[in-house]
Amino acid sequence: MPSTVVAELRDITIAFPGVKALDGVDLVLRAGEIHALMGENGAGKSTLIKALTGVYAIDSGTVEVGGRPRRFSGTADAQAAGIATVYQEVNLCTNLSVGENVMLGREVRGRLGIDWSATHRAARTALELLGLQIDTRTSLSSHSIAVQQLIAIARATVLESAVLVLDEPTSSLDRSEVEQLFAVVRRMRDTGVAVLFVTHFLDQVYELCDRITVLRNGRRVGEFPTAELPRRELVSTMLGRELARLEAIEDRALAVGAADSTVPVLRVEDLGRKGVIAGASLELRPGEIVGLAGLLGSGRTELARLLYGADRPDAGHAEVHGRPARLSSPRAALAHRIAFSSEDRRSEGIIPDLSVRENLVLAVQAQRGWARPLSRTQQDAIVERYMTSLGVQPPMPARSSATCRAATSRRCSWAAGSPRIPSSSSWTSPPAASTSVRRRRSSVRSRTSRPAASRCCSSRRSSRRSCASRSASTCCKTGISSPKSSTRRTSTWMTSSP
Ligand SMILES: Nc1ncnc2c1ncn2[C@@H]1O[C@H](COP(=O)(O)OP(=O)(O)OP(=O)(O)O)[C@@H](O)[C@H]1O
Repeated sequence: MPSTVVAELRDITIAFPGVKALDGVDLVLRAGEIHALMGENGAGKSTLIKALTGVYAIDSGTVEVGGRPRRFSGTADAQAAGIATVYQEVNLCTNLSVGENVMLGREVRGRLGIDWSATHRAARTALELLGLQIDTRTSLSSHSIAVQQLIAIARATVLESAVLVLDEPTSSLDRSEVEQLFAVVRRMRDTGVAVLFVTHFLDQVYELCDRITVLRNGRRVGEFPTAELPRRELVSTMLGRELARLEAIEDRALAVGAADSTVPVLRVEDLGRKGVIAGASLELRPGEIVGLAGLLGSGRTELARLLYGADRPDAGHAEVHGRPARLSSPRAALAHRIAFSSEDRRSEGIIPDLSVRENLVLAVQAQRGWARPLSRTQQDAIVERYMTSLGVQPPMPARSSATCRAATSRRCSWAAGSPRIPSSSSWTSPPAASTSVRRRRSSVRSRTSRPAASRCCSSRRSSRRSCASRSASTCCKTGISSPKSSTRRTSTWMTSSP
């Protein structure tokens, strides 16, 4: 028997300046089903979720929930219509207790106001129905992200939501936490809720979901029962490439992997660092992608940092192309053409007060040293190569070679191999740099020293007051966060990135 349609989006179109994020997309969510939304980066998944949850107004198309046409004016509107959302970063109140969060807006009222005992009892019941034994009087912040997500789902049951949207909920969970989340989601499904699950993990789709909608370049490619869409076909549908071509790529990779006679590009044996990671060994052959798997805290990041010399190994040895190599610093690793993309890319992978262009040429300039500045033509060639490989237009005007050269002074030199990747806090207190960088920084500072909110509202006194009074809130015009700590970074991006 076909399940009841709970929510239906038809012919949804949403455009941003210069890009049609969604172009006539359909999505149907049914009661008692877990529905996966799949697609490559930029396919339009987040935009579609935001259309469903009232974050974005749609340009055209229709949204029906419970058989009634809806035009959401905001997230509260969508929530009132029965749509609950659980994000990767939990959006509950960390300063309140578990019970208060579960029951927020649905507190049990007595003759003298809120009956807290009854409220906590109701919260406990909601949690227990999902198999969760949690003391409802403990603070939400005392629980892990995984538990907080489960609490957010319990809240959805209290709100009697008909649709539960899970947006990349498992990205920061370990395996046992994922199992616990899935058990709770299955219980929700069994009570008749329609679940929309967005993830990049194919295994999880095949483990949990009944149906899959695939998006590509803002369009719906199709809707498939999971059991009828083999994994390889799902990948080719997402990528828009023929299965045969993908298989040829896979065969080539397998052939390379099978050629055991190939000398590994990188081989480490018993590589370790006292108190951080015990000896780990691995081999990486040409053309291979090797995954490091393990639970949170098992040492994956630590091993990656040792391979790049970001932390100095104190045991084991390494070989590059069969020759002994000392990976004692990023400089040494880069000399062996080993690069590192950090887990925390925002604080370790880029330098936010430099432009996109400067960030791109930085490592090359730093390797050459300050005495051999890159010419504008060389910078252009580097930028074009990177941007083309990323499929992005190179938008940045050239900086003077002096700026680039100065940028590679102490503060940035780790990118090309100073002994340590600095902690994120060290970004905020730049050491002395050459005159051109100092001059530029002071101009950036003078443009950004006021909080973003007060800057944007400077022409309207009343708005300025209201913005400034909402510490840690969002500026009414620009949408920029106003707390002082974040202002400079955000604004610097705006002023220095063309
Ligand atoms: N606020 C925005 N302003 C301008 N363009 C946007 C905005 N949000 C999304 N886009 C663009 O719309 C397209 C779809 O983006 P969307 O974030 O929905 O994709 P996605 O499938 O969720 O990708 P990911 O898996 O990386 O989150 C992309 O080209 C993106 O650059």
